[in-house]
Amino acid sequence: MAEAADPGKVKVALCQLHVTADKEQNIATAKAAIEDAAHNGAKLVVLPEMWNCPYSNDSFPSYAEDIEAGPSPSTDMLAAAAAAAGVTLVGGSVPERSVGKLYNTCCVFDHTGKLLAKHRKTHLFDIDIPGKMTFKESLTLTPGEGPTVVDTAAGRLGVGICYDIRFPELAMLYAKRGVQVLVYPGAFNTVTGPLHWELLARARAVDNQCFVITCSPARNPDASYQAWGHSTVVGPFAEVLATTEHEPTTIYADLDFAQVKERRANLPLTQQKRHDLYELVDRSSSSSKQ
Ligand SMILES: O=C([O-])CC(=O)C(=O)O
Repeated sequence: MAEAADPGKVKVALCQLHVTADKEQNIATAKAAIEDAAHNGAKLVVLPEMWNCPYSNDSFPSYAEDIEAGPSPSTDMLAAAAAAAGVTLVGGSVPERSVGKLYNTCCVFDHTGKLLAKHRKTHLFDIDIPGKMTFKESLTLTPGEGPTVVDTAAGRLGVGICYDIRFPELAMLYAKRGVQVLVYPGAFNTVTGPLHWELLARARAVDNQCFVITCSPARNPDASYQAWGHSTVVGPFAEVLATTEHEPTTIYADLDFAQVKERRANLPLTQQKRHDLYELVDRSSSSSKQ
């Protein structure tokens, strides 16, 4: 893959949305947040995981949309909002129905509203911490089949969804393909979030010397799943550039892409790897548009 273009400086907005059981209201909330972010000068806008429905296996099937065949009110709104606002939009994720299966899917749009890529959550969130947090996405969802690298006006993005951030190999594979920004719409929870959320974002940043963006829904006290919130932007030296607590808000950061080059030059880890001792094997085909 050719080297990624340098987009200079890009203002990013992370919309930590209040998600309810009312899909229409969620769509209206997201639309308003995108407009607001663009109004405040953002050129890259990121939404959270499962922003159009409650995070629960009971909800995924009934809120799911067929993104390709339609009707898809959620992603149609995203395309229109990206075009109206003139922004690159990483549209968080929504439950996607496709050929009888359900996926947790993130759509990326350009500033004209064109769908550039679709990432389906590759590692499903199946965990069991007895008495604290048990969730099994695989009861309803199917994992995606590949990584997603997408060239946008706001840099080369590598997309993961939430639990995907726990797998360093995926991020390494993205870095190997020249990704400048790892973007993870996510919804950690009040059990795993406090210790792991920022740690994982900073770890992926320090390993791969790139920006890492994690965007969560706000915590809704009425929801069965209590999202951690704390949407965060991390720079290529693992520094936190912007973060927040768990209330609905939009946070902003200026991504200076020269920093990615600079940090990779300061610490030339890629050239210093001991390929005689170990190797990352990429078994996926090139960037996927599933
Ligand atoms: O929701 C997810 O996919 C991931 C999550 O909360 C965790 O890993 O703790």
